[in-house]
Amino acid sequence: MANVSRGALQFANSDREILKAYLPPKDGNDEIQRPFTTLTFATSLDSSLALSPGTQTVLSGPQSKAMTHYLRSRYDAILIGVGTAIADNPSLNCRIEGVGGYGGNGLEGQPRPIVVDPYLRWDFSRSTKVLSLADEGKGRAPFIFCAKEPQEEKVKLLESLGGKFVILGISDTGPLKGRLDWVDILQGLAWHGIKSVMVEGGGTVINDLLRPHYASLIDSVIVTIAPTWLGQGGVVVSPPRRVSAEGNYLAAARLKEVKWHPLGEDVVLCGKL
Ligand SMILES: NC(=O)C1=CN([C@@H]2O[C@H](COP(=O)(O)OP(=O)(O)OC[C@H]3O[C@@H](n4cnc5c(N)ncnc54)[C@H](O)[C@@H]3O)[C@@H](O)[C@H]2O)C=CC1
Ligand SMILES: Nc1nc(O)c(N)c(N[C@@H]2O[C@H](COP(=O)(O)O)[C@@H](O)[C@H]2O)n1
Repeated sequence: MANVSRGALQFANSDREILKAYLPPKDGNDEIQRPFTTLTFATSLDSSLALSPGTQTVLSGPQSKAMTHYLRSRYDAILIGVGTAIADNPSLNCRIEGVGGYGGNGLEGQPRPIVVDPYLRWDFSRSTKVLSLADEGKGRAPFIFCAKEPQEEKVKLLESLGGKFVILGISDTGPLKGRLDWVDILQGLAWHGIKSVMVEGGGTVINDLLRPHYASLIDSVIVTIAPTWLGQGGVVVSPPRRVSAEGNYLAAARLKEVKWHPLGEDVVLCGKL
């Protein structure tokens, strides 16, 4: 095939069409309180994201992987928890043919990686994948959302590549004790000019955001389901169930406006909360 950059992925126009209703508007409003937010991850038939918390597990086949990269080109930012940053050493860039670094101009189409790391557990260096890709002009350097003052040397490294630390207040009482509130995280993203964010994981982050308390923050959900059971002990997507006023158990969450779309051996499920 002519004019295709080495290693770049392709995602068919016909498959793009099915996702349209679940993606951020192309001409978003500048005056936003929070970004358009999509939860998107790959899961097994037993709702596992990975074989164990510290393990990266390939679930998506080639076509759904290309879909994830197409999604990455449609969002301003891609967010993960620090557990994923440590376990996966991910690239968090977009490798679709035609985006910046893969045949396109500058960094056009490359999302901003966001890592939620309140206590600065992620010990990154210039050779950490996401930073080295930023260095090579194949992705953006991350913004790290934290709750404590970072080391000067880490600030310098991150800022030299175009990234930054964003310090937010942490709750010291109530159900959010020791955690960052997602309302603050999303407002912080909007404040830093991010109008759309795709949240990839991991389990802790997705289970948190699927709680009814945060449903109004989520605009869409796009899940790749792979035809495999990972078995017990994995990182499972299973938010806490609800209890009615009468004390009966209720489903934690259910999608509406649902579409199922087969992609290779996987199926992609799109919906709204
Ligand atoms: N199949 C898939 O699509 C994906 C799979 N994964 C897998 O998930 C696993 C990692 O998942 P987890 O261990 O659950 O880690 P995680 O990536 O969800 O990160 C959890 C950590 O992030 C921080 N955090 C998240 N939300 C916070 C909040 N509101 N306030 C304060 N801190 C917060 C905390 O330090 C917490 O311990 C890895 O094995 C990875 O490979 C991750 C992303 C996508
Ligand atoms: N879509 C999807 N399918 C899988 O099978 C996965 N394991 C993941 N994981 C997520 O993608 C990140 C890795 O991205 P790079 O290829 O390194 O850019 C990983 O950290 C998870 O967030 N996703």
